[in-house]
Amino acid sequence: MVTASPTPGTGEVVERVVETVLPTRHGTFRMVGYLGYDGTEHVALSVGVHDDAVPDVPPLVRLHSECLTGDGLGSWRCDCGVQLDAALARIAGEGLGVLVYVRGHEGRGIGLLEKLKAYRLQDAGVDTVDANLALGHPSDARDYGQAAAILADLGLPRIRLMSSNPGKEEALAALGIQVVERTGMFVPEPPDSVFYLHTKRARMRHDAPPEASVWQELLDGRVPVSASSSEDLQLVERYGPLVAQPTAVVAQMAQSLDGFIATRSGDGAGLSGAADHEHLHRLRALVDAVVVGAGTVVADDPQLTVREVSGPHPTRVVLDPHARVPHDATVLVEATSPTLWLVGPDAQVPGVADHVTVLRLPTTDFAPAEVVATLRARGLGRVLVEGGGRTVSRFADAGELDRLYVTTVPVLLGDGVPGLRVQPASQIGDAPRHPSRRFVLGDDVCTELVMR
Ligand SMILES: Nc1nc2c(ncn2[C@@H]2O[C@H](COP(=O)(O)OP(=O)(O)OP(=O)(O)O)[C@@H](O)[C@H]2O)c(=O)[nH]1
Ligand SMILES: [Zn+2]
Repeated sequence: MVTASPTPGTGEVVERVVETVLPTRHGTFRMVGYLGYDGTEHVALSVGVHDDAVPDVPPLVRLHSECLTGDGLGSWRCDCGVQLDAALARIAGEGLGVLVYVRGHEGRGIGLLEKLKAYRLQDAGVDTVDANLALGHPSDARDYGQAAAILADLGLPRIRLMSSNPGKEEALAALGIQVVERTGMFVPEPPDSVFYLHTKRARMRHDAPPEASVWQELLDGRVPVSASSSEDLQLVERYGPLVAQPTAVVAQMAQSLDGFIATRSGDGAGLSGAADHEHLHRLRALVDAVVVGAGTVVADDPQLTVREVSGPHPTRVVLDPHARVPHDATVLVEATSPTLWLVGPDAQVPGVADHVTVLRLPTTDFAPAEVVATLRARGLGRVLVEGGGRTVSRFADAGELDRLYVTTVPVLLGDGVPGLRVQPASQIGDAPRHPSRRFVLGDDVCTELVMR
């Protein structure tokens, strides 16, 4: 049970002494200085917290325990400094919150020099809990009374706490502060802190970071070294090679067994099945830009966003030498993600929405290499060419594709909008044989060709 003793004679646990502002690299904070009944000095850095108004939503709060070595000296024995930075950045980003820098908490309340003695024991292999105990201290000697009194003084009886330590939440609740939500403070772990963080989780009830899902790791640009389920293994095998290529041009086409992407009337919706759809959305999520020809926008009015899986939307790129896509096309009016509208030198372009950038190319050829170079110059390294048949075929013929995924759907259309139509080979032996793999996607089969 945490207790707080009031200042003799005043009944106050802390006294508000001074108020100023603190400009930082994260933004400018209101800074209030407090004096505890025992002479301890604290500061509260806040954004969006005013004496005369109670915030509508409980603010983000970080009670940051003083750590000279981590916060001030850049120590890698603990994650305090990284957490301090992350908390200030998050508060500034939300525009509503407080970081109480709690003095007197150094070394989990045992003081700086005692913490250094604990470090010395840890150098010899003792863990952080046993080191405290060996020195005659509790594993955690912190008192939250003054921190709770500061929150009460700021008019914040209900808060969202940023902490991985359930003990902090319990201590605040016992002091009358209602924690409506607690979110772990997960930051990149400094290399020398691994054993310390492991001990906090194993022996001090600290939350462990959520295990990154295999898909999230791929989205973050890492190829997981292991996978625990067959679904995860499939994701690693399917998309790992692409993730390992930060600059790559890939294309995806779904076509009937006889090579069409739509019927004569242009009906192509629902050709391939749900698994192929999911595969397409995974590719979109993994690339920086998705490229389509103007014909595809005219025929299908696609959104080109990621909806079937989690992941960021790519930049949408429309190749439109004569600016013929309708001005109310989804990619031009819906600001879900940026759109690059590539047009020729003489194309008439109307005024566009903020999310649309018009890029004028010097000729109407739109050579694939020129398109790729234009995107690279804008930092769009991984590119998916998604349609239609002519656009994908031009990229293939130009030798600009690193990977080509062709999903064949077990249906015969007889005639219609052609899918892939590359330059003809006169002899079988002249047709390049690229390394290939196959994935079964429900009733459909996707063949991946490694083109270069
Ligand atoms: N006694 C002791 N204190 C330590 C050690 N390493 C860090 N500290 C102190 O621990 C305090 C921070 O506590 P942590 O356990 O890292 O985290 P927490 O504040 O409980 O939890 P979070 O809110 O998630 O950060 C700081 O005051 C540090 O000085 C150590 O090995 N021994
Ligand atoms: Zn620390």
